[in-house]
Amino acid sequence: MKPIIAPSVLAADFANMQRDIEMLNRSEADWIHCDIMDGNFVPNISFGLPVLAAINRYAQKPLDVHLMIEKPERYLEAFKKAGAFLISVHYEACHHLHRTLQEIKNLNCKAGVAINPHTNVSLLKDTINDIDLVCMMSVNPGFGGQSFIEHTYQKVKDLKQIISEAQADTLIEIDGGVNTQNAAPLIEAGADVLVAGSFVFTSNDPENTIVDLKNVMEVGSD
Ligand SMILES: O=C(CO)[C@H](O)[C@H](O)COP(=O)(O)O
Ligand SMILES: [Co+2]
Repeated sequence: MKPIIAPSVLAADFANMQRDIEMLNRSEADWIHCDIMDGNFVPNISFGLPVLAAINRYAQKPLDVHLMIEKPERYLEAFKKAGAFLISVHYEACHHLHRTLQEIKNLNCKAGVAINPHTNVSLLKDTINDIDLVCMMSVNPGFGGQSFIEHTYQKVKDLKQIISEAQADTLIEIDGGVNTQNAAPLIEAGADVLVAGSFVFTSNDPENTIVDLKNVMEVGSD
């Protein structure tokens, strides 16, 4: 499988969201990563359902929705209705993760589990066959533009081992501080999907930066 790039609109210009989504439609982006923050699970508030629905009106690519909210099970159906193709809930925010994953799948969405940097991948062993994607945080969630945590490489390798031992087809997504320096080694370590927010949107030519990222990701997958 070719590696997937999912630019995060957290770093887009919220006053020009239509323009930025149309740029992503033209670009080589595969998915559009949407960061939902509730000011409770994480110390920041981003945007919620009406904004996601507005993004969905223009987006021609699947919406990869990363819920950084407490008790995400309350809003799964609403996020599906607003356009989510994949919903990731945080391991740390779910009391009944297995049930929540089934609820996401029953909505015909792909089911993702996001894990904070402090969460050991071994905790996913008992649910790995029910998880379509693990969103591995390579920064502490809540803000864009932070530095990549180097320990992530080892976590990717450990998770890859768990996935292959379980003969699961779970994808590994890396979220936070991704750039053209770490993209190839992340793919080499076993990542399938890379999220990139500020690296794309603060560059002079975001569309071309997505091409640059895709090129180095393909080198990593050789
Ligand atoms: O989930 C997130 C933050 O909690 C974002 O997806 C992530 O930080 C991407 O932004 P950047 O590439 O700027 O680090
Ligand atoms: Co995210």
